[in-house]
Amino acid sequence: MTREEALAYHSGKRKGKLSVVPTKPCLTQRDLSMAYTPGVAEPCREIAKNPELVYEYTNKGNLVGVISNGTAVLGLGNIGPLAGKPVMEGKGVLFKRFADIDVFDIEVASEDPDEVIRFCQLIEPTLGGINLEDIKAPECFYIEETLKKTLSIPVFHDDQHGTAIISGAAFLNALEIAGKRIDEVKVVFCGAGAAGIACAKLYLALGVKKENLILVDTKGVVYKGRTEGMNPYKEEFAADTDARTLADALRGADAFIGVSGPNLVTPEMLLSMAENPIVFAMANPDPEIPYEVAVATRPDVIMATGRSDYPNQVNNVLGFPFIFRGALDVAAREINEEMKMAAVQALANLAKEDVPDSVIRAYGGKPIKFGREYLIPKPFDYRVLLWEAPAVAEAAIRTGVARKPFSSKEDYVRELESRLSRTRQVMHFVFDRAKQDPKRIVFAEGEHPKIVRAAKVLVEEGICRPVLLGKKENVEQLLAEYEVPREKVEVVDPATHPRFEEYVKKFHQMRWRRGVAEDDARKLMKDPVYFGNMMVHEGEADGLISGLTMHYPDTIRPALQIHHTQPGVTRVAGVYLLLFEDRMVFIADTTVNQDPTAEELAEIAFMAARVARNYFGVEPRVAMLSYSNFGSNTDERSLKVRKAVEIARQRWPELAIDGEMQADVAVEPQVAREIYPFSTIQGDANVLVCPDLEAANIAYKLLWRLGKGEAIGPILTGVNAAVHVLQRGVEVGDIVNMAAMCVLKAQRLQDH
Ligand SMILES: NC(=O)C1=CN([C@@H]2O[C@H](COP(=O)(O)OP(=O)(O)OC[C@H]3O[C@@H](n4cnc5c(N)ncnc54)[C@H](OP(=O)(O)O)[C@@H]3O)[C@@H](O)[C@H]2O)C=CC1
Ligand SMILES: CC(=O)C(=O)O
Ligand SMILES: [Mg+2]
Repeated sequence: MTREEALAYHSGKRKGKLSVVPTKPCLTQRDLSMAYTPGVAEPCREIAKNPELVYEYTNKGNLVGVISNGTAVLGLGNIGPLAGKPVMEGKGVLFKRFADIDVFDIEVASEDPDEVIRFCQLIEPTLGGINLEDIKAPECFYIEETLKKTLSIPVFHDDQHGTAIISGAAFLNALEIAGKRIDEVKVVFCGAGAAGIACAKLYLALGVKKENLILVDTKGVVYKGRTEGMNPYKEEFAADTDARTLADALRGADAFIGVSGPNLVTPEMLLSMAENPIVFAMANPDPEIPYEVAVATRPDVIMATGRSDYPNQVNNVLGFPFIFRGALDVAAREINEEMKMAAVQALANLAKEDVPDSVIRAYGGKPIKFGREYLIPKPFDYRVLLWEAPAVAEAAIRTGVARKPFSSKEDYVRELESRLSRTRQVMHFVFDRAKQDPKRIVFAEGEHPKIVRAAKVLVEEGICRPVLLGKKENVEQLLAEYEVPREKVEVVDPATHPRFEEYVKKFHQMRWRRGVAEDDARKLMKDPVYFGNMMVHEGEADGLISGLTMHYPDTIRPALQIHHTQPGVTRVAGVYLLLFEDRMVFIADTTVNQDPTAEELAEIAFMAARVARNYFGVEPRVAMLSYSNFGSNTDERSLKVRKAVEIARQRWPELAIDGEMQADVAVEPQVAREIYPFSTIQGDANVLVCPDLEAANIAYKLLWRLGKGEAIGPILTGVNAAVHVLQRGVEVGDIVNMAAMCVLKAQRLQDH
């Protein structure tokens, strides 16, 4: 990134990084009278009667003020409120991006702590919380302490506690990697300001001994008896030591915690530290020692910086969005020590969990595993929200500061998930039903790490009992590597399976009139997809998942040869579910039938409707799409679709279906109401059946990419067994989703 690029990023047509977006429609006269006068008077009257209702009728509960006077902006020093504004806007971006919290960045033109306090007190009605930012020490301590005492919304000085929490979590993990005990290590803090003092306090609470802790500032070591540049906050940590300089303090030290300024640690100082030295050089944007210099000087260093372009970004971005999310969601009156400690533990523990593919991809695709280069979760790891916010909220409830405690942590995590992804919200419906009666699902590609990682999630969630096909030693090795609970997974090697020959014979008998000799059958049965399908056929497993490393047709073919299609249908088809902010639609057939006949199209409509109802609990309303509306064209292609509607109505009279119709008539109520009032579908279609594969494929891809939808699928329907096919190369999460759907089908084959 160059200076020019950074400046261009902040400028552009729309200046800066934030904007205000209305959350209610304001298009019509009626909208206007609701958004503004006279309608707006109603919530005003309600809040006047009951102030708590401000959380119901305004955005207060999700609005944080990022407030700064610009006296300690990053490591740039006192550059003033105006120059600090890009940082405050940046914090707003992160609040929104990571935790869906809205922010007003508020820069205050005063260095007088009492004025800043008074200002915050006066704007309390606007805000759900206050994030103090980049206010220098020692004034920041007085400001925060006073506001905490006088306001009834959470107040949190990010540079103090955010930094302390994140570095505390990374410190616990670094000690584990260094093999050192917290009550024995010598820790040097460089910087005795907002971040330094707060880190020192938290490290003591974590178990560092006060006598093993030394603070250094611009005047050198903060020692007992020093008078120059002191304040009561530093005094508390004044050390009984002969060390006077940073170099003195670092000699033999186990850890360096830098929250001061650029380039203060020399290679010589680093060389004088104990073995496996922990170096958190967190000054921004330039650390106390450059990353490259540190790792070149000490190969055994356990190194972190505050920046995103090196391993181990120890930065308060991992804290403030999630801590406020948890605090706001339970309407916490404050953010107390227990809540901070809960955040430390959540982050430290999460770093030891398997990292999802989406996170690995966001960070360049290299494997990420707990160790020297991965002490702490990555900011783009969506799980940080799901771990940290609930931990904080739970601690708020436990300590009695939550005004709106949740009744179930599980439900709260779900609510958070739906903020992150509509797919997760929808899939929970599927997961819940799968868990009620988990089935044995065989995975043809059991030697693939993604399958093993999916198996881990599946057993931990109780969705199914995975049966992994593959060479025993290969699968066992992966199971051990990913720490999958071994007793909950079966491993089957087709080559040594006692029923292998029996399967060969049975398959031979199924296919001998299709030219399959016994030897051919034996060869095919060595293919785990054929073998897995036979296991399902023979009741040794309830369902099958395959396709991660194969072409789609190669995985469907064995399933059809062994299980055929379901009674009443002659085809299989693929259905995609597309999720938008306020709507979901199923599109078919996106994967199998190139140019279906009217009969086939009717079957596709029926099967897609069944997917909607039986997997996702959506009452299907089917639109049969074309480029004409109800006979406006009479060519072969329009007629085919119209005939399909007639067939479907005859065969499945209970199905809400109409057509042929154009896509806008299917999804836009106004068009249908005005021109086609007779139609069963009044712009409320949720199952869209396209006339052929080309149309379906183009439609779903355009909707997905341009409509900013999320996609689940393709969901295979029509096979007379619980068999589901993965798209090549999909992620662990997609495998888990498909396996859950497979369980549902195995539970009630006839319904899916
Ligand atoms: N990675 C992260 O998440 C975060 C990083 N930081 C970084 O920490 C640094 C300090 O921020 P903050 O605590 O808010 O600021 P403050 O102004 O409150 O404190 C700065 C401290 O650093 C000391 N200091 C400055 N220069 C030197 C030096 N050359 N040698 C020794 N000590 C020095 C100051 O000493 P004195 O007391 O003598 O003036 C003071 O104690 C910044 O670089 C900031 O970017 C801060 C928050 C989060
Ligand atoms: C990260 C941050 O808040 C700082 O450097 O000040
Ligand atoms: Mg800051």
